[in-house]
Amino acid sequence: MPRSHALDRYRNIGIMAHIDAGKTTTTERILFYTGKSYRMGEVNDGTAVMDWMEQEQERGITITSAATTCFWRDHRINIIDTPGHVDFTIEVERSLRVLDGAVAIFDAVAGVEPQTETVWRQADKYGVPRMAFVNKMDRVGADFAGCVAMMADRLGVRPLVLQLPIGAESAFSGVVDLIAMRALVWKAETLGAEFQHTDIPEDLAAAAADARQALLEAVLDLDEAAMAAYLDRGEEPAADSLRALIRKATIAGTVVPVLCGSAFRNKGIQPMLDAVVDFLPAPNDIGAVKGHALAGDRTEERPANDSAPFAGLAFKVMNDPYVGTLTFCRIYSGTVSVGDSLLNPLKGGREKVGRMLLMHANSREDIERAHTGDIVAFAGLEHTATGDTLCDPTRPIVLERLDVPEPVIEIVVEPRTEADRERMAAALNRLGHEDPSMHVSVDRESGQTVVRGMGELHLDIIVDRMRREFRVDAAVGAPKVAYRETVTRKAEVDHTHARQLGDRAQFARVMLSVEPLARGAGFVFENRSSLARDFAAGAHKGLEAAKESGVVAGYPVVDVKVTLTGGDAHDIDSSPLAFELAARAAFREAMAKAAAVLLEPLMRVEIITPDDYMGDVIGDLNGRRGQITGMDQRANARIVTGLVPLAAMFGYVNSLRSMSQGRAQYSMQFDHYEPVPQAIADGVRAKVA
Ligand SMILES: Nc1nc2c(ncn2[C@@H]2O[C@H](COP(=O)(O)OP(=O)(O)OP(=O)(O)O)[C@@H](O)[C@H]2O)c(=O)[nH]1
Repeated sequence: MPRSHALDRYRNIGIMAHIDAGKTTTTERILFYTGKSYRMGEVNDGTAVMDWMEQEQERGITITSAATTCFWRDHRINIIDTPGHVDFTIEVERSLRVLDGAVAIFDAVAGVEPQTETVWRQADKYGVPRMAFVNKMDRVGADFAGCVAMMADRLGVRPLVLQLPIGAESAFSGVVDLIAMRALVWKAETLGAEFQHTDIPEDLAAAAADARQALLEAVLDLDEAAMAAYLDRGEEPAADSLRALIRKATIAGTVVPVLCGSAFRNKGIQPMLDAVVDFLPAPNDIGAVKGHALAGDRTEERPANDSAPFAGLAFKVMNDPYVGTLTFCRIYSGTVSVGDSLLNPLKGGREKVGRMLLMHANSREDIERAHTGDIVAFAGLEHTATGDTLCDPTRPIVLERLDVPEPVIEIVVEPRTEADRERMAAALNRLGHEDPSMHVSVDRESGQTVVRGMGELHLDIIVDRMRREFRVDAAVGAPKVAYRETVTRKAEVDHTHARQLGDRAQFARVMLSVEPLARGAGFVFENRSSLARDFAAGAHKGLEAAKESGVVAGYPVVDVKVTLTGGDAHDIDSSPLAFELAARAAFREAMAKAAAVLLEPLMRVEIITPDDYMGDVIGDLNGRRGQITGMDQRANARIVTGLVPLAAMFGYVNSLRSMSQGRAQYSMQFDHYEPVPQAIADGVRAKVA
């Protein structure tokens, strides 16, 4: 089966936006105008077709990225939905990892909002070329020019204004296209309403001429030959050449084309799709994908073409009620057919491609073969988790993995019945496969299941899905800070476990040392003893269990190296179990000797406040053990940035609201773990005890 479109006619794009800027509505409209969505879904009545999961529809926020294929001007556009809420960093990261370009949606009234900046910085990290769509031009207070100025100011980008709005607020009726110098006016607001090309309205003629001039200057600035032709002969580049120049600069990341419209009123979507085709990159514009060989640190590359060995990245695993496990994969090189066997190099296993699906917004199509640039869903893969590479078994490559953020908040979940307990274990196992930023552990002492995640909303969604999709009835505790424990100095212990159990004796002696490692190093074990292999393995098992709950307040132990330095065994009374028990006890003893401390997550907080409340905001942050790291002025607002312990940030949204009469806003992201001051640590310990 040949490919339907040449690779340069592919666009793999994401739509990114601050919550409520209109991402879902815009995506819906795109799917309608590209002809794949037969019935228009409205976010407001909860029938949006991109929102697959019930609770997404209820909350009206898009949580999971879904990849959808549609067609425009004989191009194949794959849309990877990208959530805008910081609690779903991992979702944003995994989308950014596999898309080639993005449309950023802004609310014309709110402009650049804090989370837009966060997502913008993440996109910078992945070098994703972007264009902007200033949405909600029909709203009272819509301010296109203000929004463009904010983009330059806050995001530090060079916005390239390609359209001017015609009319504002309820009179918004269309746009002036500054490349073709004509107007596009929508005669109706109904769905599917067509636009007409008209002359530029007289009252906009002067503004359009100025904006066109600014556009020309900005673009010509980027190309010497075109600039020379313009200066020497007064030749303005033809529309097509202008588009080609803009495309080059957009892909290079030097400019961000800006368009406007109102998704809700069905205005501006078709030209935006044109811009996706005209300005955002095709997979072959991005170049070869990089990875490394399975052994050693040799780098490997795969060019973006069908004849290269197959390489793809699984960027989302989800459970579908009809098809079972669906693994979304971006194909970077080569082709894959049903019946092929792929290698998951890190897991070491083979995966058989039994069924391959192409996802449209509300239908799926079984396909036999997929090509470079495609985004497909494999059905029924067994071992592959989010972030894994799949490749040609004869040409292994490991593509760069996603950054998985640290979970900083936790809840205890208690199943109500034995049957719930079983369902819950299955549910958490499956959800864990889908979402690498969720962690589950069982507290050894209390036997309680603890779920850790990125934020309150993240945990809410997990619990919600557990209840709905897996029918688990469970009591859920209040969210708490996910503390950690570590040691502050080296310590050595020599511990003997000797016990009489009935007529059997147990004996094991272990000698071990613990020492601190750098922040983020995790837990490292080394065996330097000459103990028999299964005894050392028993000790290792004991340590792995013991590290799950430290001696300060029972939190997981991190950034510690444990070395098994020696030990003793009896011919008859020793067993792996005896060594397991001995190592557990030895570890606890060593932790205490090594001056164990509690670590807490510090959050990077950014507050945008009118001048008047600046003093209160700073005073309040100080009261929350916050450390101010920066103060800035943007337009007429003040920006305060700081590091604040998560423990002091519960309920902040309400305090900030009352402090600023609802006018200040904030965003917050995990930064790093740091030791808790003694007095606070005593409080945490007292609560746990
Ligand atoms: N007036 C107006 N409202 C809009 C427009 N586009 C979207 N909305 C409304 O804004 C709200 C948020 O829109 P969504 O499309 O859900 O926004 P989103 O960015 O997908 O939001 P999340 O999924 O929560 O991240 C809804 O009530 C929409 O009806 C627009 O162009 N004009």
